[in-house]
Amino acid sequence: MTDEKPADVAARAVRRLTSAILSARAHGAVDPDLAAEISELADLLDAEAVDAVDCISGKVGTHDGALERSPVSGPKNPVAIPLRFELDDDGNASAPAEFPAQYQGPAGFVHGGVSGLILDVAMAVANSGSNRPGMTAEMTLRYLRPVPLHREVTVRGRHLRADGRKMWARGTIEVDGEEAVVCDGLFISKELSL
Ligand SMILES: CCCCCCCCCCCC(=O)SCCNC(=O)CCNC(=O)[C@H](O)C(C)(C)COP(=O)(O)OP(=O)(O)OC[C@H]1O[C@@H](n2cnc3c(N)ncnc32)[C@H](O)[C@@H]1OP(=O)(O)O
Repeated sequence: MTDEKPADVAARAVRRLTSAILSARAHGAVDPDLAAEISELADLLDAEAVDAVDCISGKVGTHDGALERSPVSGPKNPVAIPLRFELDDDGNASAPAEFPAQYQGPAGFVHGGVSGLILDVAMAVANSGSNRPGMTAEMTLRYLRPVPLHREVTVRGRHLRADGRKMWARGTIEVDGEEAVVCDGLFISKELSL
């Protein structure tokens, strides 16, 4: 028996579906009956969905619930890998990551925008781990080498310093221990009302 929640199980299945639809063997060609079956399942779930605005405004669930729906680390979000960040004693965040086909940019490699998305969250997690949560104001990305799909890489986030409401952080994606993408971010602390 697993204690995995049904929504997490469903999200994981949708991730696999997405990857399978895009897989080289399928070449994008899906059996029409199967496609109809998948659409029917989507209709069924859609009929059960609560109002989308309530969902994102936090009326449904909690802030923790919002993290569970994160497009990077949310187990309930089929778009997420999902990454599981760990914090060390200094508040540095790290997570292993293996990107499947749906994150492809250049053939065989991760899309640069996806790397930016991942690093934004890695830095945000590190800022939060240092008790300095904030909103992203600016990000500068340097792409040093391509990040391969289907291979384990390491994502890191580090809070660097703070000055008043401003915080600086750095995020990296490492391939075989070498920096492939480096992101410098400026974050601004802000009270958010949902
Ligand atoms: C385990 C837990 C995990 C937790 C994990 C959580 C993960 C999810 C989080 C992911 C992160 C995101 O995606 S966040 C979403 C993406 N970001 C956003 O939507 C932000 C949208 N922008 C804004 O809301 C706003 O522009 C802010 C908050 C950035 C700043 O507006 P403000 O609050 O009015 O502040 P303002 O007075 O203008 O500026 C304050 C100071 O910052 C400076 N400043 C402001 N913006 C900039 C800028 N772009 N570049 C340089 N400097 C800037 C100003 O010059 C000023 O400096 P001085 O004059 O004082 O020197």
